[in-house]
Amino acid sequence: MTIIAVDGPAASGKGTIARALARHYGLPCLDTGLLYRAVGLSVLKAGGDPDQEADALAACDFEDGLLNDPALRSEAVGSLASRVSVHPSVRQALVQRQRDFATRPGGAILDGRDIGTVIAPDADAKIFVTASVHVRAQRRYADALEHGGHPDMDSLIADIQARDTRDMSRDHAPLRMADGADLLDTSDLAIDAAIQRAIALVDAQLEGHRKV
Ligand SMILES: Nc1ncnc2c1ncn2[C@@H]1O[C@H](COP(=O)(O)OP(=O)(O)OP(=O)(O)O)[C@@H](O)[C@H]1O
Ligand SMILES: Nc1ccn([C@@H]2O[C@H](COP(=O)(O)O)[C@@H](O)[C@H]2O)c(=O)n1
Repeated sequence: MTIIAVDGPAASGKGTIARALARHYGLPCLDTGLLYRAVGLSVLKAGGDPDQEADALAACDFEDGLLNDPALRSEAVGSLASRVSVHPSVRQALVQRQRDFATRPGGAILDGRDIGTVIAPDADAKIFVTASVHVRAQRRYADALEHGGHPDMDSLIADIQARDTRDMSRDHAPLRMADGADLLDTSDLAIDAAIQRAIALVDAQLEGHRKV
């Protein structure tokens, strides 16, 4: 069983890298941010307050079908996800589902904020993907344009900075590089180059594990 943990801030490219690693190693992949996004969107639909722990906890009981809702992908839902994810009971409610996925018999790849630190601290390989705030905002800008939106660069930068601050400063499972993780800064790397670098880092970590 091989578990690969991919963590990093918003729009760093961790999902792109996790999916590419999943194809390369033939493993299933879980985007754990979608779980928090589903909770955020459910609170909104129920007319609750994402900053109230009881409202957010009640929303953890969402229907699985919600995970396929394209509305989850918006920046607004990303911010809601970041707000509900500060509540310890919300994090606890989502832990088992992630650990069950991580410990599938054949192994798995998970991407998120706390995979290498909390969900799978004993993962066989850990990557922390990052990129500068400006580069990440440019990626969101390009995404929005491609989907017919009218993005504003200053708002995107402000949203990303607010999300980074909230994700890194919360008391429970804050975003940080896990012990044993390799840093992969994709600021100056095209997607293919970032993927090749990630594969090289994971191969080296898996090789190191085998020697132990
Ligand atoms: N190295 C790269 N160079 C250029 N664009 C990239 C790179 N990596 C990813 N992208 C693009 O940036 C956007 C965000 O990437 P991705 O969704 O993988 O990030 P993420 O960290 O998973 O985001 P989030 O978790 O906040 O949803 C996508 O449009 C993706 O194609
Ligand atoms: N393991 C995780 C994954 C996500 N979050 C929170 O959800 C927000 C949205 O995540 P995306 O990866 O889809 O951008 C994110 O900003 C985090 O607040 C988390 O706490 N733990």
